[in-house]
Amino acid sequence: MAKVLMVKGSNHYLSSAAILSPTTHFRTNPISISCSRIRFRPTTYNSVQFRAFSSQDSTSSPKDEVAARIGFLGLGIMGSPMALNLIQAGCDVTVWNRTKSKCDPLISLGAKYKSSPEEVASSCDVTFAMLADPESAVDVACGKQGAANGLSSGKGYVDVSTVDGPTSKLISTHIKSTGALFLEAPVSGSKKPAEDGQLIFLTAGDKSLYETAAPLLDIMGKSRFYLGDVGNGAAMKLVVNMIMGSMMASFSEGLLLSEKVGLDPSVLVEVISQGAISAPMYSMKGPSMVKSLYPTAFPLKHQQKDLRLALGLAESVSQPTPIAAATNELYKVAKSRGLSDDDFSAVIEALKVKLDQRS
Ligand SMILES: NC(=O)C1=CN([C@@H]2O[C@H](COP(=O)(O)OP(=O)(O)OC[C@H]3O[C@@H](n4cnc5c(N)ncnc54)[C@H](OP(=O)(O)O)[C@@H]3O)[C@@H](O)[C@H]2O)C=CC1
Ligand SMILES: O=CC(=O)O
Repeated sequence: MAKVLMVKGSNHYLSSAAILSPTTHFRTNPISISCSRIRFRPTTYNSVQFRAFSSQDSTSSPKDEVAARIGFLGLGIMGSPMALNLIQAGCDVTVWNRTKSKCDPLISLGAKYKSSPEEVASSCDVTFAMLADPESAVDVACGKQGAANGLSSGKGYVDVSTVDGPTSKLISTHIKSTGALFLEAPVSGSKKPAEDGQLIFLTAGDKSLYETAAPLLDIMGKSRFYLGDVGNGAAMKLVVNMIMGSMMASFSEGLLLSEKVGLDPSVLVEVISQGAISAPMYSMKGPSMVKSLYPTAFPLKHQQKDLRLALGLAESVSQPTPIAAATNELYKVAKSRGLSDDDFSAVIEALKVKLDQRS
């Protein structure tokens, strides 16, 4: 079915024709439902104990309403602005982070604080988790004082971390054994899209939780895909980031080669921006890469983690991915040179021949 949609651009709304699959949803305005108006009310529909709706929803019955309580676990580069957007939209947000000091700015803006994932989950209707990697995602969801201990029927857990499918399925099984619902929802889009509420959610799992959480996803993002069974969201995210990591490595080679043959790499960035291989990533990162500056938006260690997980995914279905394999080695070299916490564009440093390596 072809539909003309209003798709949100980075600074303005673009009118765009799109083929709308039944599982793809674009946000139709910046905050289509104000969070202060989101309520959860008991319902027996599909064993979900609550559903989100706007006070403008004609079917709402105020006497049954209770304010939605949203938990947020993991306040790093991505989690902090995502939680901030929920707070600024008027949501009742409770936060937790391993390093407590990262909670303080959000607490000063009205967030509540609990001292463990378990306490957050037990005091909230829907809890989001944005954690570094598979190990931390499992620990926060399933470990001692993990969120699962505070979950029960009627609650939901939405993991927006980038992990692999088997990890997501493990977390899902654990969460669902409590009676709660589970949605994996990794995001495409980096620090700035997180700040601007422009993320793309790649979701899979309990459809009723997807529908319940949709108004919240729409506050943090510009579009959302529902991809079916748990594991599909993780797989989509890993494929996207596998491509992104290789693109960045190839771009790095081009910048250095252009310079070696006497061209101005800044001009290369400009030439690329006008042609068919143009990508926002090159225009955004190129100018700072030329100056050997790598302000962190997407940490290099996370890009290498995603390549490693994507290679595991490819291995599981015997799909050759030689370019991703070579790219992964390059990011490993960059990590070994102490660049883990720099932006992933610092992978270019792994291609620079150091003076002491010349014969
Ligand atoms: N940055 C980006 O551009 C994007 C990142 N992602 C993905 O989102 C996730 C988060 O990324 P980002 O915010 O950049 O990462 P950060 O490294 O900034 O934040 C990681 C978060 O995980 C927490 N954490 C790490 N280890 C543990 C642990 N063992 N137990 C409990 N908490 C832990 C950190 O806590 P503490 O503060 O205590 O260290 C922090 O809250 C990753 O999976 C990443 O791949 C997805 C899209 C874009
Ligand atoms: O995972 C990183 C991103 O930019 O997306």
